Amino acid sequence: MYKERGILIVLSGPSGVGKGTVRKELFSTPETNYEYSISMTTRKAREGEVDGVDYFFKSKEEFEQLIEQGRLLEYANYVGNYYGTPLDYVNDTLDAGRDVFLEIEVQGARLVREKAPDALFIFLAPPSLSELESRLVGRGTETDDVIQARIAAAREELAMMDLYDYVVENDQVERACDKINAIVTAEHCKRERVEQRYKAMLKGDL
Ligand SMILES: Nc1nc2c(ncn2[C@@H]2O[C@H](COP(=O)(O)OP(=O)(O)O)[C@@H](O)[C@H]2O)c(=O)[nH]1
Ligand SMILES: Nc1ncnc2c1ncn2[C@@H]1O[C@H](COP(=O)(O)OP(=O)(O)O)[C@@H](O)[C@H]1O
Repeated sequence: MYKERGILIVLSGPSGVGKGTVRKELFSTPETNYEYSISMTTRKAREGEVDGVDYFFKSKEEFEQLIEQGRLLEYANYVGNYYGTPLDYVNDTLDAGRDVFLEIEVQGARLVREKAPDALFIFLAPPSLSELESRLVGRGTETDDVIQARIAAAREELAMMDLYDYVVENDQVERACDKINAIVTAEHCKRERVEQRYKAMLKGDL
Protein backbone atom coordinates (compact mmCIF):
# COMPACT_ATOMS: atom_id res chain seq x y z
CA MET A 1 0.00 0.00 0.00
CA TYR A 2 1.15 3.54 -0.72
CA LYS A 3 2.65 5.09 2.39
CA GLU A 4 2.56 8.84 2.53
CA ARG A 5 5.86 10.53 3.28
CA GLY A 6 5.85 12.92 6.23
CA ILE A 7 5.68 16.66 5.67
CA LEU A 8 8.78 18.78 6.23
CA ILE A 9 7.52 21.81 8.16
CA VAL A 10 9.82 24.83 8.17
CA LEU A 11 9.15 27.55 10.75
CA SER A 12 11.29 30.61 10.22
CA GLY A 13 11.37 34.32 10.93
CA PRO A 14 13.60 36.92 12.53
CA SER A 15 15.52 36.36 15.74
CA GLY A 16 13.46 37.39 18.74
CA VAL A 17 10.06 36.94 17.07
CA GLY A 18 9.34 33.94 19.29
CA LYS A 19 10.23 30.91 17.16
CA GLY A 20 11.78 29.06 20.10
CA THR A 21 8.89 29.97 22.40
CA VAL A 22 6.27 28.86 19.87
CA ARG A 23 8.17 25.65 19.09
CA LYS A 24 8.47 24.76 22.80
CA GLU A 25 4.77 25.44 23.30
CA LEU A 26 3.90 23.27 20.29
CA PHE A 27 6.01 20.39 21.56
CA SER A 28 4.72 20.65 25.12
CA THR A 29 1.30 19.34 24.11
CA PRO A 30 0.76 15.63 23.44
CA GLU A 31 -1.48 16.40 20.45
CA THR A 32 1.50 17.73 18.50
CA ASN A 33 2.46 14.95 16.21
CA TYR A 34 5.64 16.28 14.61
CA GLU A 35 9.23 15.31 15.24
CA TYR A 36 11.51 18.20 16.12
CA SER A 37 14.84 18.12 14.29
CA ILE A 38 17.55 19.17 16.75
CA SER A 39 20.06 21.39 14.96
CA MET A 40 23.84 21.41 15.07
CA THR A 41 25.51 24.67 16.09
CA THR A 42 28.90 26.13 16.93
CA ARG A 43 27.23 28.65 19.27
CA LYS A 44 28.10 28.23 22.94
CA ALA A 45 25.39 26.68 25.09
CA ARG A 46 23.36 29.19 27.10
CA GLU A 47 22.72 28.54 30.74
CA GLY A 48 20.30 25.64 31.07
CA GLU A 49 20.76 24.40 27.51
CA VAL A 50 21.58 20.72 27.14
CA ASP A 51 23.65 19.08 24.39
CA GLY A 52 21.45 16.77 22.33
CA VAL A 53 18.24 18.40 23.61
CA ASP A 54 18.41 22.08 22.62
CA TYR A 55 21.18 21.68 20.05
CA PHE A 56 24.07 19.39 19.23
CA PHE A 57 26.90 21.73 20.22
CA LYS A 58 29.91 21.33 17.88
CA SER A 59 33.31 22.92 17.41
CA LYS A 60 33.94 24.88 14.21
CA GLU A 61 36.17 22.02 12.96
CA GLU A 62 33.53 19.38 13.66
CA PHE A 63 30.86 21.47 11.94
CA GLU A 64 33.02 22.06 8.86
CA GLN A 65 33.60 18.32 8.64
CA LEU A 66 29.81 17.73 8.63
CA ILE A 67 29.52 20.24 5.77
CA GLU A 68 32.29 18.52 3.81
CA GLN A 69 30.71 15.10 4.33
CA GLY A 70 27.39 16.41 3.00
CA ARG A 71 25.61 15.50 6.22
CA LEU A 72 23.56 18.70 6.50
CA LEU A 73 20.30 19.41 4.67
CA GLU A 74 21.15 23.11 5.01
CA TYR A 75 23.35 25.30 7.10
CA ALA A 76 23.88 29.00 7.66
CA ASN A 77 26.39 31.26 9.27
CA TYR A 78 24.25 33.42 11.49
CA VAL A 79 25.76 36.32 13.46
CA GLY A 80 29.16 34.59 13.71
CA ASN A 81 28.10 30.98 14.31
CA TYR A 82 27.16 28.00 12.17
CA TYR A 83 23.72 26.41 12.47
CA GLY A 84 22.64 23.37 10.45
CA THR A 85 20.04 20.63 10.01
CA PRO A 86 21.11 16.95 10.07
CA LEU A 87 20.18 15.40 6.71
CA ASP A 88 19.90 11.72 7.66
CA TYR A 89 17.59 12.37 10.61
CA VAL A 90 15.24 14.42 8.43
CA ASN A 91 15.14 11.92 5.56
CA ASP A 92 14.76 8.84 7.76
CA THR A 93 11.94 10.42 9.75
CA LEU A 94 10.07 11.64 6.66
CA ASP A 95 10.49 8.21 5.04
CA ALA A 96 8.93 6.65 8.13
CA GLY A 97 5.84 8.79 7.46
CA ARG A 98 6.43 11.22 10.31
CA ASP A 99 6.31 15.01 9.95
CA VAL A 100 9.55 16.83 10.75
CA PHE A 101 9.56 20.33 12.21
CA LEU A 102 12.51 22.66 11.57
CA GLU A 103 12.90 25.94 13.42
CA ILE A 104 15.57 27.79 11.43
CA GLU A 105 16.60 31.27 10.33
CA VAL A 106 15.70 32.61 6.91
CA GLN A 107 18.92 31.91 4.94
CA GLY A 108 18.60 28.24 5.84
CA ALA A 109 14.89 28.22 4.99
CA ARG A 110 15.78 29.53 1.55
CA LEU A 111 18.20 26.64 1.02
CA VAL A 112 15.57 24.14 2.14
CA ARG A 113 13.23 25.61 -0.47
CA GLU A 114 15.81 24.76 -3.15
CA LYS A 115 16.55 21.27 -1.84
CA ALA A 116 13.06 20.28 -0.69
CA PRO A 117 10.53 22.39 -2.62
CA ASP A 118 7.63 20.29 -1.31
CA ALA A 119 8.30 21.42 2.27
CA LEU A 120 5.72 23.60 4.03
CA PHE A 121 7.11 27.08 4.74
CA ILE A 122 5.67 29.14 7.59
CA PHE A 123 6.99 32.60 8.46
CA LEU A 124 6.50 33.79 12.02
CA ALA A 125 6.07 37.56 11.98
CA PRO A 126 6.20 40.00 14.90
CA PRO A 127 3.24 42.33 15.50
CA SER A 128 5.65 45.26 14.84
CA LEU A 129 9.37 46.05 14.57
CA SER A 130 9.36 47.81 17.93
CA GLU A 131 7.76 44.77 19.57
CA LEU A 132 10.49 42.62 17.97
CA GLU A 133 13.19 44.87 19.45
CA SER A 134 11.68 44.79 22.90
CA ARG A 135 11.40 40.97 22.78
CA LEU A 136 15.09 40.69 21.86
CA VAL A 137 16.14 43.11 24.57
CA GLY A 138 13.71 41.60 27.10
CA ARG A 139 15.09 38.09 26.60
CA GLY A 140 18.42 39.37 27.92
CA THR A 141 20.51 36.49 26.57
CA GLU A 142 22.80 38.51 24.29
CA THR A 143 25.17 41.44 24.62
CA ASP A 144 24.15 44.83 23.19
CA ASP A 145 26.39 44.29 20.14
CA VAL A 146 24.73 40.98 19.31
CA ILE A 147 21.25 42.45 19.83
CA GLN A 148 22.07 45.29 17.41
CA ALA A 149 23.38 42.78 14.84
CA ARG A 150 20.22 40.71 15.18
CA ILE A 151 17.96 43.74 14.80
CA ALA A 152 19.84 44.71 11.64
CA ALA A 153 19.45 41.13 10.34
CA ALA A 154 15.74 41.16 11.25
CA ARG A 155 15.01 44.07 8.90
CA GLU A 156 16.34 42.06 5.95
CA GLU A 157 14.67 38.87 7.17
CA LEU A 158 11.24 40.51 7.31
CA ALA A 159 11.55 41.35 3.64
CA MET A 160 11.62 37.61 2.85
CA MET A 161 8.16 36.77 4.17
CA ASP A 162 6.65 36.89 0.67
CA LEU A 163 8.53 33.71 -0.23
CA TYR A 164 6.64 31.64 2.35
CA ASP A 165 3.48 29.57 1.97
CA TYR A 166 1.98 31.16 5.12
CA VAL A 167 2.69 34.09 7.43
CA VAL A 168 1.59 33.66 11.05
CA GLU A 169 1.67 36.67 13.33
CA ASN A 170 3.04 35.86 16.77
CA ASP A 171 0.83 38.18 18.77
CA GLN A 172 -0.05 35.51 21.33
CA VAL A 173 1.89 32.25 21.57
CA GLU A 174 -1.14 29.99 21.85
CA ARG A 175 -2.88 31.65 18.95
CA ALA A 176 0.23 31.28 16.77
CA CYS A 177 0.46 27.57 17.73
CA ASP A 178 -3.21 27.01 16.86
CA LYS A 179 -2.65 28.57 13.45
CA ILE A 180 0.46 26.47 12.77
CA ASN A 181 -1.39 23.28 13.71
CA ALA A 182 -4.31 24.29 11.49
CA ILE A 183 -1.97 24.92 8.56
CA VAL A 184 -0.31 21.51 8.96
CA THR A 185 -3.68 19.77 9.26
CA ALA A 186 -4.89 21.49 6.09
CA GLU A 187 -1.71 20.52 4.27
CA HIS A 188 -2.24 16.88 5.23
CA CYS A 189 -5.78 16.96 3.89
CA LYS A 190 -4.53 18.43 0.65
CA ARG A 191 -1.70 15.95 0.17
CA GLU A 192 -3.65 12.89 1.24
CA ARG A 193 -6.41 13.69 -1.19
CA VAL A 194 -4.06 14.24 -4.10
CA GLU A 195 -1.53 11.53 -3.33
CA GLN A 196 -3.74 8.72 -2.19
CA ARG A 197 -7.44 8.85 -2.89
CA TYR A 198 -7.46 10.83 -6.08
CA LYS A 199 -4.72 8.84 -7.77
CA ALA A 200 -6.17 5.53 -6.66
CA MET A 201 -9.56 6.63 -7.99
CA LEU A 202 -8.08 7.48 -11.36
CA LYS A 203 -6.48 4.07 -11.54
CA GLY A 204 -9.85 2.52 -10.75
CA ASP A 205 -8.77 1.12 -7.37
CA LEU A 206 -11.52 2.91 -5.47
N1 LIG B 1 19.77 27.75 9.12
C1 LIG B 1 19.57 27.28 10.34
N2 LIG B 1 19.20 28.09 11.34
C2 LIG B 1 19.00 27.57 12.56
C3 LIG B 1 19.15 26.20 12.84
N3 LIG B 1 18.88 26.00 14.15
C4 LIG B 1 18.56 27.18 14.66
N4 LIG B 1 18.63 28.15 13.73
C5 LIG B 1 18.33 29.57 13.84
O1 LIG B 1 19.48 30.28 14.25
C6 LIG B 1 19.09 31.50 14.86
C7 LIG B 1 19.85 31.72 16.14
O2 LIG B 1 19.51 30.73 17.08
P1 LIG B 1 19.89 30.87 18.60
O3 LIG B 1 21.35 31.25 18.71
O4 LIG B 1 19.46 29.63 19.31
O5 LIG B 1 19.09 32.14 19.08
P2 LIG B 1 17.51 32.40 19.22
O6 LIG B 1 16.76 31.46 18.33
O7 LIG B 1 17.40 33.81 18.80
O8 LIG B 1 17.21 32.13 20.65
C8 LIG B 1 17.58 31.39 15.08
O9 LIG B 1 16.94 32.17 14.09
C9 LIG B 1 17.30 29.92 14.90
O10 LIG B 1 15.99 29.69 14.43
C10 LIG B 1 19.53 25.36 11.74
O11 LIG B 1 19.68 24.14 11.86
N5 LIG B 1 19.72 25.94 10.54
N1 LIG C 1 3.67 36.09 21.59
C1 LIG C 1 4.58 36.64 22.41
N2 LIG C 1 4.26 37.71 23.16
C2 LIG C 1 5.16 38.30 23.97
N3 LIG C 1 6.44 37.88 24.12
C3 LIG C 1 6.83 36.81 23.40
C4 LIG C 1 5.93 36.14 22.52
N4 LIG C 1 6.59 35.10 21.93
C5 LIG C 1 7.85 35.14 22.43
N5 LIG C 1 7.99 36.15 23.31
C6 LIG C 1 9.23 36.53 24.05
O1 LIG C 1 10.13 37.11 23.09
C7 LIG C 1 11.47 36.75 23.39
C8 LIG C 1 12.11 36.09 22.17
O2 LIG C 1 11.49 34.83 21.96
P1 LIG C 1 12.31 33.58 21.38
O3 LIG C 1 11.38 32.42 21.38
O4 LIG C 1 13.60 33.42 22.12
O5 LIG C 1 12.60 34.08 19.87
P2 LIG C 1 13.40 33.43 18.65
O6 LIG C 1 13.57 31.97 18.94
O7 LIG C 1 12.57 33.69 17.44
O8 LIG C 1 14.71 34.15 18.59
C9 LIG C 1 11.43 35.86 24.61
O9 LIG C 1 11.73 36.61 25.76
C10 LIG C 1 9.98 35.35 24.63
O10 LIG C 1 9.55 35.07 25.94
